[in-house]
Amino acid sequence: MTTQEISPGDVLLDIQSMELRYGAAVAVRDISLKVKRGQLVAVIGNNGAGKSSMVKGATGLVAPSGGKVLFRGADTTRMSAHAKVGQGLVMVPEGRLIFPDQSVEDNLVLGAYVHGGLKGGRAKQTRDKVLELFPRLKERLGQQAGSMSGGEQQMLAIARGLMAEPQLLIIDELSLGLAPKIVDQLMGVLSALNRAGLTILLVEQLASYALAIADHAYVIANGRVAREGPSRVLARDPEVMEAFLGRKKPAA
Ligand SMILES: Nc1ncnc2c1ncn2[C@@H]1O[C@H](COP(=O)(O)OP(=O)(O)OP(=O)(O)O)[C@@H](O)[C@H]1O
Repeated sequence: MTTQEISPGDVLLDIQSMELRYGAAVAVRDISLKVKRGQLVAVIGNNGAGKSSMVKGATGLVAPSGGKVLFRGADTTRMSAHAKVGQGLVMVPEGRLIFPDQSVEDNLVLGAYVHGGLKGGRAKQTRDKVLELFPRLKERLGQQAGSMSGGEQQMLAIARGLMAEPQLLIIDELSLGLAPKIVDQLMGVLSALNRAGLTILLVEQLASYALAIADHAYVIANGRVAREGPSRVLARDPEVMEAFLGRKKPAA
């Protein structure tokens, strides 16, 4: 599913001093962040901290007003979102944005559009691998996507992202509107995908879930990086815990 042309440890995504504005409003003030091949990196932070805006700047949906976005070593700051998908930078957006009136199968085909849909044998192979990961979707290929549960729709959004054969999969707010049990299941899927070699950037408000599966994490506040480090360390940082995990002291 992922191509192996880059050696382990290479930096896939390198955001350098990003600034992003909506008119006069500054959403991202100064964010620098790296994701190395093979990592699962979490970005946590409260509502309005600038996480989604950073992702939009990284994926080309909104042009940053300052700084650089390097992907696989090349400056992609001004590259379109579509071109970036072709390079392997794929996003599962906040709110999933699946096509509710289309079938599960059609939603998957749309994920492969960047490689010419399912016409090629390679895309069919990718589809089979993706459906192995999500047997629930395999059983529902003909079902209207909008009639599935929230958890199933999130599975479909991830599966559709995988159809584009990402080098890096960015997932914005996986947990949005989902019950804790479903969030747990989906986090398990992401962890398994990462162990199988997929590089993931997980942007998540539910910090404890994200820190539990990530190698490395960034805490965003007011459009800046407030903290950065190994997830294990951040999960025990009293300030991070108090601000995001609702606890006053590190767990014993
Ligand atoms: N299209 C927009 N136009 C103007 N301001 C925006 C726009 N989108 C976001 N903002 C503002 O930018 C700031 C950062 O928002 P952003 O959505 O990036 O934060 P976030 O950390 O992802 O929060 P959430 O988890 O609630 O989405 C907020 O103050 C928000 O109101």
